[in-house]
Amino acid sequence: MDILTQYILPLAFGSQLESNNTGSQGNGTISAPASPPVPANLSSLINVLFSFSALHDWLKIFVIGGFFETCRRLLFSSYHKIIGSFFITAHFQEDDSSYDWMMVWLSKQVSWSQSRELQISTRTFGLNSSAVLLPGEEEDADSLMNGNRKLTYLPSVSSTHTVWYKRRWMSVTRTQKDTGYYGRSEETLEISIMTRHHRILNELLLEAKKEYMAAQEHNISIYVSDSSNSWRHVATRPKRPLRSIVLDPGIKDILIDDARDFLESKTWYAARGIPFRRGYLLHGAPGSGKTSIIHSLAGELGLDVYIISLSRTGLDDTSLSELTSELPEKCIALMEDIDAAFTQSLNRDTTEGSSSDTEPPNDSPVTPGKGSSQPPRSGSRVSLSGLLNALDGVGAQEGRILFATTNKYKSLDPALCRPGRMDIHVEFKLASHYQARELYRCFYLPVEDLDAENIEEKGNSDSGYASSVDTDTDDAEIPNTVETVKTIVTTTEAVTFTGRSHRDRGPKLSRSQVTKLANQFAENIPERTFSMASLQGYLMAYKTRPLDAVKDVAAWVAKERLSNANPEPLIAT
Ligand SMILES: Nc1ncnc2c1ncn2[C@@H]1O[C@H](COP(=O)(O)OP(=O)(O)OP(=O)(O)O)[C@@H](O)[C@H]1O
Repeated sequence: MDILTQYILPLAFGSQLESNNTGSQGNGTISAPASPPVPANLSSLINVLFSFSALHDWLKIFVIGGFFETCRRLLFSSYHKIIGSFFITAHFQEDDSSYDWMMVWLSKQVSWSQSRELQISTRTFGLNSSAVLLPGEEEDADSLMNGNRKLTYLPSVSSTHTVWYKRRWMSVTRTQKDTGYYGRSEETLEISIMTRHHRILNELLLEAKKEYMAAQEHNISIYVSDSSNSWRHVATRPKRPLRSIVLDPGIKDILIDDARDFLESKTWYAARGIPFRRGYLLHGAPGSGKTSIIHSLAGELGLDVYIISLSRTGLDDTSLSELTSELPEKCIALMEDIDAAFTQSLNRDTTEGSSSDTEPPNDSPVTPGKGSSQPPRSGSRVSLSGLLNALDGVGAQEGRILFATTNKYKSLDPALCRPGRMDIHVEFKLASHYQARELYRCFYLPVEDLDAENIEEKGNSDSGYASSVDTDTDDAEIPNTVETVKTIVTTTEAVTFTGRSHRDRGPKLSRSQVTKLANQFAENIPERTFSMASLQGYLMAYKTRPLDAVKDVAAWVAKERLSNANPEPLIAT
């Protein structure tokens, strides 16, 4: 109070008091201007504040304040510790698969439908459909509502929700924070279960994982590396049946048997000290099924696909090696167009070496590792030695299967192709008669198989047109002449066209009719001239017209040959 009256009040009102005093002296009196009181008061205030007795008071305030603050903190931390000792808390990061498992599990909990605050989302968390549909949505099978993206309930962000799990209280908190990277935000999920045993948490995790895997049974997951060099789930694709890929006899067997054998041989490799890795190099003509067979094998082996794009901006040797070391233990790592990373131009049709590169090294479809002495030209931030190290350096992941594809087999460095890096080399050639025939049979299923396929399709989403390739030889007479084709065409033309889907609208053909037409189609396709992709493109134009597909194929072949012989000049823009 003394300080207030003596120093602070004069400091605040000093000038006013001073002027009042001056005014009260009356008119006509000349007085010398009063000396300003503020500096005097201020300096005395500072003196008092820093005098010994004041410091003593300050000290007391600090000690007492500090004591209470420490008590408060101790109280809170022990409260949190005591409460925390009854809970187990698990954190899930958005870029980790376990986050997807938990989110799908959470979306399946019916308690959300009763919640008063929730997020409505069309996110699928790597599954092709939402885990839980909004009530009523599933009944709308034929309506416009039945789009690919279904609505589902999720716990809302930045608020805590409670769920009961096995009679245990559980709190769920979703938070979103800015990564500071191109405005991207990242989510974390925190689950606290009221239990003192990890058993409950483990049960929850396994349940979520199992449910997710069951929903994933008919799909494969595709991952790519993002700009921050971590693996990110980008797509889920339905498994493609292996039988829908038509290759020359034996090739599929070699690939699938070898890959299966590898996956089961971990101890064999460990006992011999051989790195547990396998590499396959698929090379040959564009559109011959290299990518498709990898997709199909991934489904067959139940592995996810991790795409390593060597020409991705920002990828260098260090980040490539980091990426490969972060691959999961069992997966397919896919490097498409492996030659492109080491050529100056990404254009596959550069004249240099293009003709010889697509030529096979020898006639065998499966050949030992062999490369040219032509050194790779650097046009990428990934160097050849960086790639070699990433493939089998000390940091390279064990258990992975590497698939690399190229259209320029001969331009690859021998070091890249050597066994240990690329153990099996498979050549994919242009379509043979056999492949053309089987492709036709894939397209036009005999009436006996259509019913089976319709049933299968209801439970399983097939990626392609094909679901069955019957390789059994048919005893029916095989037509050889154009005249015979005409007969088939005219005899089956009377068949009625019914149904809604293109398969239903097509004429109903018996197995022997399909075989005859397939043979005739194949005979009109010159051996090793067209890619399977181009044959598929041709047949796509005749989805419901198998007879016309055979009738018109000779004309199509002639036209294609002509346009291949006289390619249209590129118009510079
Ligand atoms: N052997 C095949 N059997 C069935 N379909 C095939 C076959 N080859 C190619 N196709 C079809 O052609 C299309 C392209 O095939 P894919 O991408 O697998 O060829 P690719 O050899 O990987 O071509 P690229 O070298 O240009 O990448 C796909 O839609 C696929 O269905």
